Amino acid sequence: MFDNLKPECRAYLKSLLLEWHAKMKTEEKISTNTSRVRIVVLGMISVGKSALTVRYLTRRYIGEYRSNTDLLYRQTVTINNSPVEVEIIDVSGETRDSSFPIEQVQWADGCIIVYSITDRQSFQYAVEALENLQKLRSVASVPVTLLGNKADLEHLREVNILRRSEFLLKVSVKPVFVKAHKTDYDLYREKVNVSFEKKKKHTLDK
Ligand SMILES: Nc1nc2c(ncn2[C@@H]2O[C@H](COP(=O)(O)OP(=O)(O)OP(=O)(O)O)[C@@H](O)[C@H]2O)c(=O)[nH]1
Repeated sequence: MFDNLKPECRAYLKSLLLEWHAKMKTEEKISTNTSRVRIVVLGMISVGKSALTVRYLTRRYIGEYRSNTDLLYRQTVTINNSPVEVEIIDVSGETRDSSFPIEQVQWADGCIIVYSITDRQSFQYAVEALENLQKLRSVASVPVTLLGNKADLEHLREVNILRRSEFLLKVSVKPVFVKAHKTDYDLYREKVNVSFEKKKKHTLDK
């Protein structure tokens, strides 16, 4: 069809076609792979995983969420002016002896580990979760946040930040403190956004 064109015109049209093709491929990658982000929330029973997640998704605080099964939340949110489907799996913490949720961690683009500052065991659980995560995937490769929830209950504090575990220092993970029952969802949102950006960059780099 381009046979009658001069060679320089043909070359120009070809370069336009190649450019268009590359652009389409990039857009296809963005639409199929990067408009979704998956977050796994880990932590012992009753530390406030559901309260924080529901607070982030609905801006509301809902007190009772006892559940002994994993909960999957799916919602479209706006990140950098674009709609992004956020999937959050809130892994049932049950007891300290629960096995580590390998599948859920491998599925996720970001990980939020929650403990309660009023429960020493929950902190230990969180550190162990981080250690297990490190064995499975490097903490540097998956965005991880450690949230010390129930910071409003300072008078009941059992976890002393000054005695932070050696392991946390080694992997440079510092707990940040939140109060799910106040309006603390900024850190949660920040983590979801960072996980999305990292996933997007990783997909485009491939
Ligand atoms: N004071 C206070 N209570 C909180 C806070 N966050 C959660 N709670 C309470 O802690 C309890 C447990 O909260 P959930 O959100 O159900 O905890 P969870 O980790 O999802 O628990 P499971 O789903 O059973 O593993 C509830 O009674 C919440 O109201 C907080 O920041 N401050």
